[in-house]
Amino acid sequence: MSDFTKYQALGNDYLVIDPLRVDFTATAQTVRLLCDRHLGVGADGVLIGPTAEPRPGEPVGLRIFNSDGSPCEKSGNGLRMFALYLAEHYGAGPVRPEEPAETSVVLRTVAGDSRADILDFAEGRVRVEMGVPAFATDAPVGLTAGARHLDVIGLHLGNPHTVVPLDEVSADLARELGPLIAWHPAYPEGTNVQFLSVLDRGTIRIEVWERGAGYTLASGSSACAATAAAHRLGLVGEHVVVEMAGGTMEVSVGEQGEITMTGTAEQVATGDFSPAFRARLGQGVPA
Ligand SMILES: N[C@@H](CCC[C@H](N)C(=O)O)C(=O)O
Repeated sequence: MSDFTKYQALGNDYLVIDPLRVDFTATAQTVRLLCDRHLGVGADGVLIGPTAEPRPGEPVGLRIFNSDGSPCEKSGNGLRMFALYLAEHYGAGPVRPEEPAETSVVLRTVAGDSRADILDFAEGRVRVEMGVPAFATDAPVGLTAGARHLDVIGLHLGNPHTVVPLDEVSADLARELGPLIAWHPAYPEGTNVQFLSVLDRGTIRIEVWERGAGYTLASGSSACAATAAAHRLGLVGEHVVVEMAGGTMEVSVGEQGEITMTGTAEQVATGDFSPAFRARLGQGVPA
């Protein structure tokens, strides 16, 4: 059994560490070192799970960390990756990779339960029910970031998001304004930030600045938050393709406002920590 398994979803990458199979204590320090792209393995975050032996029909727990070592409540891409991890490593327990069309599992994070269905195991295509967003206000509110006065929409989808609708968006803009908004005094717990441009009623483009991870090529919960905000503003219909720097994802808004996302994820690598790195992680070297 490897120490870690690395996944990516549209360029948003996470390491899965399985506490049932690997002795690893997650702290802000160990997660930061693991995610460091120069000193560690490198990732936007870490998924620690399953937190208990998976049992058929029961939710499977996981803990999620950002690359800066902070814990986070939810990650849309992370949930898709973790559903694949369970299918690949626990097979016929909670999920059944031999019957991909029927493979499903309920994933439990501190944000609650999310049902994940593996629609196509070979393609890594997974659908996740992300819940109903809670909007902070009915209409956009003004926010000053640097020299810019912006109208933003705040919402919670298990984790916090702030959507900034604009005519055009770019990675440079996200890198410039993202950190100012993510840690703006208006958001004491920080926020993930989506710069949103509506291309037509079925397509949006977003650039993402993640709380705890910075600029990322894609974010599942961000895609859902931006779609929910655009839908609330009446700018898009119920089914939306979300374009991000790392690729596209589909997001749907249900009759009660419930958000469902569908997208791909893939395993990139498995690996073992060297004894020296394990010692630097402070985890001790296995005998
Ligand atoms: N990449 C994620 C979002 C991860 C959580 C976020 N950085 C937070 O602190 O809430 C996704 O795919 O949703």
